[in-house]
Amino acid sequence: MRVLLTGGAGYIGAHTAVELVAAGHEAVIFDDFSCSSPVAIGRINEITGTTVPFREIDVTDADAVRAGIEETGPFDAIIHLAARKAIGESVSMPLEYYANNVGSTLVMLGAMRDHGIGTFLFSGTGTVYTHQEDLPFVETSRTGLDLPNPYSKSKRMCEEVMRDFARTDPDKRLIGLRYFNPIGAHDSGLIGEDPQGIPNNLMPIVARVAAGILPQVSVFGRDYDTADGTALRDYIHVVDLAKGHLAAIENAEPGMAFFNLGTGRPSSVLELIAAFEAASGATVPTVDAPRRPGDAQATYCLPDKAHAQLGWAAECGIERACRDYWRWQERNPEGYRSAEA
Ligand SMILES: NC(=O)c1ccc[n+]([C@@H]2O[C@H](COP(=O)([O-])OP(=O)(O)OC[C@H]3O[C@@H](n4cnc5c(N)ncnc54)[C@H](O)[C@@H]3O)[C@@H](O)[C@H]2O)c1
Ligand SMILES: O=c1ccn([C@@H]2O[C@H](COP(=O)(O)OP(=O)(O)O[C@H]3O[C@H](CO)[C@H](O)[C@H](O)[C@H]3O)[C@@H](O)[C@H]2O)c(=O)[nH]1
Repeated sequence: MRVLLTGGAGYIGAHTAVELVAAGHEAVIFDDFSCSSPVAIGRINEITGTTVPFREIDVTDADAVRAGIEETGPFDAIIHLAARKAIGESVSMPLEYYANNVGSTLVMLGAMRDHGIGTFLFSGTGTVYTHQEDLPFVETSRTGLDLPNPYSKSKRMCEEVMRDFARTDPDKRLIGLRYFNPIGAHDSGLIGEDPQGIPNNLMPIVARVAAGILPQVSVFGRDYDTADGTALRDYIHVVDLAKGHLAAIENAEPGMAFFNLGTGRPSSVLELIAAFEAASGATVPTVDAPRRPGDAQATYCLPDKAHAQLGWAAECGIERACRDYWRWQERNPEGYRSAEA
């Protein structure tokens, strides 16, 4: 398939580009590098041994997207990953988050319609599930807009837009993936997560503590109702996640469908830290801290629908993901900036 990949220079996008090419698909990347580095494109090419075409395009700009597709198309599928994803920032900049995340999705769905593209895949999040009693989350678990931040709400809104759009053309394939917590990196150590500014997510913080860049990990909440008192998440290797995108565009049926992409095996904050210590051989000091506002006690899914309908299942555990993340961290202590310098 010829695939238009927005946000292809980002963490999940770069791994998806590599897997697309490895599977014999053709990828073209549209990215404005607002949250990523052009170095990622060179690294994708180095891994794949090809030149993946890219255009520096803001995908909220419908005219630029149209011109880019006329130049690089036609396409069989759009994988729309471009978005801003910093939860804290979304609270202080809600208008920018809705404009970028919802606006870009409207533009890319319009491009799907106007250019006769048959398949559209959207990257959503497992944080759209609203009721802890529904754990493990399945695709029919309760969702809503009663979510603690504009980022998650923007993702939920896009799902509803897609649902309405799907009704206008039953032949089109619209796929909403709901990711759980991506970690890990490509085993080459060439591409990985490159947070802009100070990281907020657990994995990049743990890796920086292991590398001696940060002094300690604050464990947000030791009083949860879990075996060790810390919160549970479904950590999925980013390469498994990337492969889920391929399975989805290759196998989804016409119409609108949502799929959880997770492992179904939750790990606690302390378990993830212990796995990272084992993988890196480094000590990761921790300090107890209060619960982080808006955090759920547990978020994990049952990924059976993706297995049954897409033939996909996660293969890696957190041990492998920690090893791969550590390799990326060691080789790129300042992310892609290590190569830019
Ligand atoms: N990483 C996670 O924990 C996670 C979890 C669930 C969902 N997601 C979603 O997955 C997608 C990819 O996430 P990621 O972790 O790779 O993030 P990322 O920040 O590494 O990548 C996002 C990419 O999109 C690009 N981008 C943003 N706005 C753009 C615009 N208007 N035009 C063109 N390019 C633009 C950025 O430059 C960047 O390259 C996002 O939609 C994100 O919301 C991520
Ligand atoms: O310094 C830290 C950072 C995080 N945590 C804890 O580690 C767990 C994971 O936190 P992350 O910030 O890494 O991830 P979240 O589960 O909060 O959210 C992430 O995963 C979601 C998917 O389920 C969304 O996609 C969201 O965008 C993404 O940030 C949470 O219990 C959190 O409280 C700590 O204890 N200390």
